[in-house]
Amino acid sequence: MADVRLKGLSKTFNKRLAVDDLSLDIRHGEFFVLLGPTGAGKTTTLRLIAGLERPDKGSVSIGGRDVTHSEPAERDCAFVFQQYSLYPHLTVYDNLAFPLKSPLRRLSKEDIDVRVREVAETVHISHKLDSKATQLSGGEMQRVGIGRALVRRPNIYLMDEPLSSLDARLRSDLRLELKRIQQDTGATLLYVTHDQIEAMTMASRIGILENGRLVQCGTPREIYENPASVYVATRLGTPRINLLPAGVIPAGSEPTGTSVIGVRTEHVVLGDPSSSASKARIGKVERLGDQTFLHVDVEGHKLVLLADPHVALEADRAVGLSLRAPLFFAADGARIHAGQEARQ
Ligand SMILES: Nc1ncnc2c1ncn2[C@@H]1O[C@H](COP(=O)(O)OP(=O)(O)OP(=O)(O)O)[C@@H](O)[C@H]1O
Repeated sequence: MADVRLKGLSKTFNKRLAVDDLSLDIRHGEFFVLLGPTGAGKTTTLRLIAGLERPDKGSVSIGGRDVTHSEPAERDCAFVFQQYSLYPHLTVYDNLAFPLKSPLRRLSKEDIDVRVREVAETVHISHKLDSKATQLSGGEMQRVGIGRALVRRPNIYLMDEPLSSLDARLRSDLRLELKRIQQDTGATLLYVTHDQIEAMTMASRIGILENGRLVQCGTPREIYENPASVYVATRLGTPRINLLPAGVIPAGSEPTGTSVIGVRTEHVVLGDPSSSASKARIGKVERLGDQTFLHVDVEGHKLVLLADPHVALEADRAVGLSLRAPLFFAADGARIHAGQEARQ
């Protein structure tokens, strides 16, 4: 396993910067998630690391070796794609064994057998080793796809939204499995997604991409609690952070230059209308089964908050609303910390 170092990496397609001066260190044994919306440059970053694209500027090092101009095979990265790319006519066993059969590897049949069975165990597919790939469910196919990457023990695993084509239940099962596999094997893993739950649940660290630029890097908790901008704050959290113009609800000591206040559920205290900072009205109570969203109208603005499903809240009720340590942002979207002023 190896660490990965990207320095000033840029890539342009048709005069559009897909990756813009990206520098990043991924540590040995880390589960690093690149999170960003569609077109942010996630796949291009992975392809630059794998050697499937050449950068216009910058460098890529893997395990301390500059591989910017090396061929993909010399970089020894295993790629797992969104769509499982199995050989349909082969059995699960042969699909797993395939990457080990290269003459360059010079592995004996016995060694291959041990390795295939070990990996099959890791991805919980041992019971299907003799089935043809076409006889598997989507989740099983993706597990074989992941197994096929694991079997090689490469320098680094690159995963491009490998769970996005699966249904919700399978996605959540495989999220846990991937995290377990990564922890058990100590693999260095770079995973790209636009799914904040995948990022929050699996990442050791998250990097947030905006138009090809890496705008913040940190643990899931750091990114959630301490976003550097409105853009980053809106990437994580369900329901999404509420953004209110400054002054709508008294927020205590607003730093000079505050233009927008970011309000998540944990920043709100609902109480008696007479003893709260603002008067509000409950709009819709949206029950989603495992979560209840509370829509609250305050001074002509709507907030969506997470509610305790056990508390009886009915629509159209008047409530009081106060803020507790919300997030402050300047007009350009940059975060302003309490006690600090906006950059001019
Ligand atoms: N081969 C290419 N030729 C031209 N433009 C490309 C090519 N590959 C990517 N792009 C452009 O580069 C930008 C970044 O694309 P990229 O696929 O890296 O984004 P992404 O974050 O992975 O998005 P998604 O989540 O939709 O896969 C986009 O504007 C895309 O259209």
